[in-house]
Amino acid sequence: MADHFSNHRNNTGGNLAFCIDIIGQKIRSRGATASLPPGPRGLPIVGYLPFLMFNGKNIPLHRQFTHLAAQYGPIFKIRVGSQLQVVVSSPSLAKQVLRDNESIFSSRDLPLAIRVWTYGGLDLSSLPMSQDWNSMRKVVLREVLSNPSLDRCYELRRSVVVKALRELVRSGGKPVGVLELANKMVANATMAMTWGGRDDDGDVDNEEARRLCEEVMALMEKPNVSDVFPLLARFDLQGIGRKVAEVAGHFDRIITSVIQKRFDGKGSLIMDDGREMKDLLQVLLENRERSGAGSPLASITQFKALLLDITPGGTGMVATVIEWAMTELLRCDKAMTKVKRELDDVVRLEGLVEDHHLKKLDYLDAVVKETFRLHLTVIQREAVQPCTIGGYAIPKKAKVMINAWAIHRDPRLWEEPSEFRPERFLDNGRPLDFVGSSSDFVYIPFGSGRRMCVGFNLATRLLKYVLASLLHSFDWKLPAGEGGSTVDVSDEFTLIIKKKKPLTIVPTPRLSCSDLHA
Ligand code: HEM
Repeated sequence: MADHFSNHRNNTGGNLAFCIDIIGQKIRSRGATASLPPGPRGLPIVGYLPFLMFNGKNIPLHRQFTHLAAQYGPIFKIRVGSQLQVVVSSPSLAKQVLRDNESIFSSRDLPLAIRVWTYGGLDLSSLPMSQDWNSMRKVVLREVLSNPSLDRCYELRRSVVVKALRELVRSGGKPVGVLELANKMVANATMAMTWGGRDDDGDVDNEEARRLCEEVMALMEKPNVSDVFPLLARFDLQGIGRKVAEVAGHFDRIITSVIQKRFDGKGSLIMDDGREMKDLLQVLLENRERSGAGSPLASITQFKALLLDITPGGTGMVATVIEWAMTELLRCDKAMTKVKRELDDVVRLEGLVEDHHLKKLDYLDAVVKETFRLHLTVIQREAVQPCTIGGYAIPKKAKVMINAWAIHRDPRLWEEPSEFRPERFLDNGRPLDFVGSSSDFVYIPFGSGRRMCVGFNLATRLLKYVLASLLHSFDWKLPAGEGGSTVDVSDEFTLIIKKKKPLTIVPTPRLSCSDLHA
């Protein structure tokens, strides 16, 4: 079976299109002054906004961008309110943005809701590239979210996941909303790892913290007029900034009290079976203490902003991908059978999935990668100075969007791109990892370069652990009357690409081990 990579290289039509694209870029770059990329005309003041919002067919943004790219080419511009947006949809242009000019596209446009939530844009994702950003990123990558650190807090996430599995057993085969379940498992596991809190006996009211995170995510997903007309931001016409500030105030009280308890020596490390487990907060605090006053984390507000990158961070994204993976597996019997057979071989029916099994689950890994390929989103950067991309001028402050969704479904790059075929990640002489540059920017689920996602390690480990646990512990069926091919796959664009209609399925326990029936 041809893999996507050799397909990418052998596809003559695709290569021809790329050559034409590159020759075009070269010719344009010889011109004296580069012009702005082509693009549809909009209306005065509002630009192209009404066409994006009220197109009569409710087409989500990533799909509209893909249609526009078919018309105007792999780089086009649109004006949305007072903002110039440039959308790129080819690996070579993604490389120019994410790698060749990474110091120019090193910033992100900050929507009002995110600015308010992150103490004015102090978290890693919002900060411009700077010495402080660099030091914090290193701490997060090398210490907080490194593999050894995630190993040390395994028991914390395990206890949450096992508890949720037991609750599902007790629920006696009632239909379950997968996104809701995954959100709860992922958010509780992330909070447990971050500050050791547990639903029942922890230092923190995790239920309340989770509710607040969901509330703020819902506010962030709302289109906000302040973001397309920054001059209007101070009036906060829809009241989104005010509502986020309220939720942020409650959440701030929770994390301030967690941190204060640690400073006071209370609520410290979790001891279990005589073993010491370090949660991620403890790792951060130890680093802060070691680095002293010179550390960017010396400021308590900065410290709290960094915590927000982890909890809630990308937890919503992880849960959404779990829902997509379940959806695809229910639509594809062959893949479902294969993934379950692998789980039976590696984990065996006597026990639950454990962290150490994950490395041996190659097919599950391919299922996750294929789900990322099909259902991921748009990567957003901002130009901090003018530059040229693909031979076109990109002005300072232009918002550049890389339509990863379109690249991941480009028929010139992927064989039968709309098909869910995890095998494409296995039949490959050179398996793709999650780092965009190693795939020539054909596959970029976590972005690339110095601003690539710092949470990819946590995200992939947690995602695989929760998904494998759900698949191994239960058989999942659609409610009576629904067949696999009828599962709805329509999507919508919010901050991420979500399933439009939530997936509801019925679990039947398949393991008899005591862990599940305790
Ligand atoms: C399925 C899960 C996830 C996906 C698909 C994802 C994807 C991404 C993408 C595409 C970017 C932008 C990269 C770029 O601009 O090149 C990003 C940035 C980021 N992600 Fe994730 N992410 C996920 C989970 C997480 C988690 C769990 C965390 C936290 C623990 C996290 C923390 C961050 C941070 C802090 C940044 C900004 C990094 C910087 O600018 O230096 N993400 N993520």
